Amino acid sequence: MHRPGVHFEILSNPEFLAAGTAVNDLLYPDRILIGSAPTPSGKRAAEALLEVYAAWVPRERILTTNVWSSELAKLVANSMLAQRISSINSISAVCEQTGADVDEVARAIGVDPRIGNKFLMAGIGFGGSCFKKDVLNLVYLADTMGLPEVGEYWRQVVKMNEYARDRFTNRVIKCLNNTLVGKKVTILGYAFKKNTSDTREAPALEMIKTLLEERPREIAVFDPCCNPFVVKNEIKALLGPEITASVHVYGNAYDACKDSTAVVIATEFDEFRNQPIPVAAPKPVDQPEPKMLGRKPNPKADPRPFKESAPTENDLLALHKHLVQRDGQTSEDPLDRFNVEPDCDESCPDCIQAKESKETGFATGMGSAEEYKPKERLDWVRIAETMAKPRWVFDGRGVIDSREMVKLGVRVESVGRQHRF
Ligand SMILES: NC(=O)c1ccc[n+]([C@@H]2O[C@H](COP(=O)([O-])OP(=O)(O)OC[C@H]3O[C@@H](n4cnc5c(N)ncnc54)[C@H](O)[C@@H]3O)[C@@H](O)[C@H]2O)c1
Ligand SMILES: O=c1ccn([C@@H]2O[C@H](COP(=O)(O)OP(=O)(O)O[C@H]3O[C@H](CO)[C@@H](O)[C@H](O)[C@H]3O)[C@@H](O)[C@H]2O)c(=O)[nH]1
Repeated sequence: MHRPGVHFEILSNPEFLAAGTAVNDLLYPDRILIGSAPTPSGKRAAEALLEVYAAWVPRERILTTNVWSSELAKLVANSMLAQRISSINSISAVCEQTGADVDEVARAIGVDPRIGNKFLMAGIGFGGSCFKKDVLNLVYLADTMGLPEVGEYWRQVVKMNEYARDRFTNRVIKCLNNTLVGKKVTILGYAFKKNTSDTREAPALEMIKTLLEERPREIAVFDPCCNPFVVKNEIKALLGPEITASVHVYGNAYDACKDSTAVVIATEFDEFRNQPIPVAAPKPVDQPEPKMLGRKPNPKADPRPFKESAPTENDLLALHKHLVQRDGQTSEDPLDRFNVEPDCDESCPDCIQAKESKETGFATGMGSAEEYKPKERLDWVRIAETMAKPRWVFDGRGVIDSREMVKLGVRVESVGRQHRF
């Protein structure tokens, strides 16, 4: 629409949600960032957007900055997180040479509050649609603004990420006597992180590509969240139909691992862990319920009594979060805001998969329409029994207790670790 003379402002309002926790991150953000021009009308525009967020976000969590600060903060937040992962992954290589254990190193440095303990899990590197893109965006900015040393510093974060993944893939090949000919190798986990079906920039794809160059009998893939049809089509589209003829995507882990010489864990799904599910410690009897921290609800705490005489929407959401943990409380929409989704058409891959799952009895977890529900852990005894000798598990995500696996006659290779637990 042409509206000559209408004044408008451009705001920057980057989103910090992560895949798999999007709704929670939206409802309870750590911060909201609004960048505007430093002019009176720019500030008025920022204030108008701030009012929208103030409906559910405490004001002290809404930061206003200039536009460049806001845009750059998004790139820097992702780049710093990615850099931590690359840093700990570089250290995992040193650990393997020296006999240090990367988890022990991470724990020891993470207790220093200046460093913190998050994003220090060593493995085959970060995937996802954001980290690589945003680091390279920062590199581009630095390079084009005449700051090549800055660009090179951040470029190294991406290089180290690729090194971590390729180093581990080459280890698989080396351990299998430098040849995969005639062997079946299973990839457990195809999504870029657990509890999502998002496969963008997932390290698994590049690993599969490298493994295929060694002409294995079969590459088997299983992911508890991804639809096998979608994964198969994606691999075919990205790597080409001929080279991927030996790739098979399964709807259950046991078929995927049967007759495999090597199982490679590429995503940190809890389902792949070989330790019992931790039992929650019983609540001490005479201790009061912990109070909520700010307005970010702690689902363990009952938010009642509410501060105001009438509960706010945030109070209701917090109460809902608390109550859904109990049996019989299954409402997904405590504020009655969601619209019913229209039915899918017949070609919907998730509906086809759901129908097949019912027929075969094998559920692969969620289709995109269903909320993710944690499932049982894999029965590694059953898997080990059906693997081909020598049985190998390559733990690219630090989810396996190698001591337990050795009892099953399985050799374990992990990233920078002696024993995981
Ligand atoms: N995925 C994340 O974790 C994440 C985190 C923070 C911010 N974001 C931002 O949120 C937005 C969505 O992220 P996503 O991961 O869902 O991306 P996505 O690529 O999965 O989805 C984007 C959707 O927008 C549609 N689209 C693109 N251009 C369009 C246009 N001109 N008109 C109408 N539709 C259009 C695409 O078809 C697609 O369905 C992006 O701007 C992204 O940068 C995503
Ligand atoms: O210690 C760790 C933590 C994560 N990862 C990997 O890092 C990747 C990214 O994980 P995560 O950051 O949880 O997922 P994203 O959904 O990509 O979220 C990031 O990217 C979003 C899009 O920009 C931002 O909004 C989020 O704040 C930011 O965390 C995944 O492959 C993880 O397996 C590790 O290898 N080690």
